[in-house]
Amino acid sequence: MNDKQPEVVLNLDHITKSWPDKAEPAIDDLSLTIRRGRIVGLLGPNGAGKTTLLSVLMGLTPADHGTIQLNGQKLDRTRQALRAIAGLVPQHIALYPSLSGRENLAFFAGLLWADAGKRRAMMDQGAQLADLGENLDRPVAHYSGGQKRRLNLAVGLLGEPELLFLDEPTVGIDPQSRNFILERIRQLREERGLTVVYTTHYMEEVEALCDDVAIIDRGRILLHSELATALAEARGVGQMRLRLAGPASASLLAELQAATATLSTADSRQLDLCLKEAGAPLSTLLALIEKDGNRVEDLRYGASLESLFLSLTGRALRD
Ligand SMILES: Nc1ncnc2c1ncn2[C@@H]1O[C@H](COP(=O)(O)OP(=O)(O)OP(=O)(O)O)[C@@H](O)[C@H]1O
Repeated sequence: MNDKQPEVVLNLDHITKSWPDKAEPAIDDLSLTIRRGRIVGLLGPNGAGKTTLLSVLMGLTPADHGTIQLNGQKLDRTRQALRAIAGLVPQHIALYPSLSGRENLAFFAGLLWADAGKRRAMMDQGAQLADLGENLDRPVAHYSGGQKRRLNLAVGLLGEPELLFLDEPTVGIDPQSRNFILERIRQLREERGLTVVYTTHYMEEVEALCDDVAIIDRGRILLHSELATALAEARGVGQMRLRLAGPASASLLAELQAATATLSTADSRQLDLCLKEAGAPLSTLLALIEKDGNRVEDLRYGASLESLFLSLTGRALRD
């Protein structure tokens, strides 16, 4: 890692993206910073907008609004500067099934490196990382889900990225392969100082792997903090502190009071809520706040990451 480079690698500023024929935007005025050398878990249920966000970042689809800065420099719509230093491991396996693992590595390394020596070195590194043994020379069509995922990861690393985007890289694989992938990612960060954005809907992966967590739902970031902070705050079950952009109206306070067990206010903008046992989901509270023309600036929550997610979104992570 270059110490002279800014601490914030990526700065996403008010990104919005709608797909045609969809009533709601897939990404809704989303702002997020990614710090260098961190593994950031982007945690959200199916349809939350994780893949769309990575596609916008990599320039695979344009954003409707908003800007992205890489190392303090604004990116143009092609995202060329980002693509030059980033690797994407897509959610859907992007390999040629009729080619062997080795042939896939050779094909993708050939697209990236003109120098034959470098190409060979990167292929060897990829083969080592995927750890496929004799299967390396068998067609990918015969691989298990875990073997395909491992090769998919190795291909994503062939360009020696500084920044790695992983889109649900462990979906549908056995626990052993999952551990293998998590272990490799940890190792890459240790050895190369890689910055990783890891999308998942598995809470336990975030807890096991990530330094920071950003919870995404309906295209919005509901919480972004260091994992340790999120977990430490999770200890006082059912407690939530909201900081509003503007003073809460009397009618809003009454509605929030009705929706939660207790409500106290340090000042007209800071609200401490204790949820009822069954719990009004945070999405309900946010809707009340929005309806009142107000907005949440900051949110601290006390619960496990699992119940934290439930309360933030009103839904379970797993369908
Ligand atoms: N190419 C597309 N065309 C139209 N709508 C899309 C497209 N890609 C995603 N969407 C929609 O955008 C929303 C967000 O989807 P996205 O795939 O980004 O979420 P996700 O968090 O990655 O979910 P998953 O875990 O299921 O992949 C969904 O409503 C989805 O149907």
